[in-house]
Amino acid sequence: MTARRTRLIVALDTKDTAQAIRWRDQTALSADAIKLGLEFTYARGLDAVRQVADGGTLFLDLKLHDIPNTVGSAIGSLAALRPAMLTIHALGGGAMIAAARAAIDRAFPAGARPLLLAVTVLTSMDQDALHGIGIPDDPCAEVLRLGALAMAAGADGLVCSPLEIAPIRDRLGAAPVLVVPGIRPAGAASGDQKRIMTPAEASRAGADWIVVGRPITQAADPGAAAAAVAAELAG
Ligand SMILES: O=c1ccn([C@@H]2O[C@H](COP(=O)(O)O)[C@@H](O)[C@H]2O)c(=O)[nH]1
Repeated sequence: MTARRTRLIVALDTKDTAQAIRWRDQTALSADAIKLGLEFTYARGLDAVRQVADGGTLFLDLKLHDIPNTVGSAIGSLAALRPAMLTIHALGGGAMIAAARAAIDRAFPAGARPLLLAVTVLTSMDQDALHGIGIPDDPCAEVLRLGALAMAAGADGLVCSPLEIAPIRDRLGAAPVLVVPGIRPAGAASGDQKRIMTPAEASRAGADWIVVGRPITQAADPGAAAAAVAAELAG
């Protein structure tokens, strides 16, 4: 059996195209992919996303969540960017996820289809936050419930916190591609993230990809910070 290698996605969360390109270049030797999300895309638009991605591996994290027809049509509008991964919210439900699956299969050529990733429970949410929106389960139970629903509706993988990796593998096996934010190297500030682990812990737990933003981009030397995370994953 070949060991799974955990790969690093660097989240380029900024409104500034030049800054995003600088971080992309500073971390290029260590990162396997870049992530562009709501902050950058709303500020700069899809042409700038294409410019920053520059043909590299792009995780386009727009977390689509709307009625099935709208989500399917929106995915069609993203096809020209050729992302490697796209996100939707699992809370949109089975019909929305199935519409996203169908749109990917329709709008992207075979061999160039992005992974459809369902965001389960945001890594910034703890049990109190879930209770606050009327969900009685603890985060892990809710991730498992939404994860099973999303995979049954056609998702390729899940976005979850590192704490849920092992329970997902137990329940859903090796098939879901697990993309894992909520990563904090030892000593790094957690900020708004609630369900966290270090890169090495997430890798040992079985993450396929980890997503790291501020611990790299806000470091004095983003290139060195990315190299340190990559070294943890390799070690
Ligand atoms: O549940 C989720 C889903 C997505 N994210 C995104 O990952 C990065 C994490 O950035 P840090 O600076 O390392 O906290 C960010 O772009 C989020 O939008 C997430 O954190 N949790």
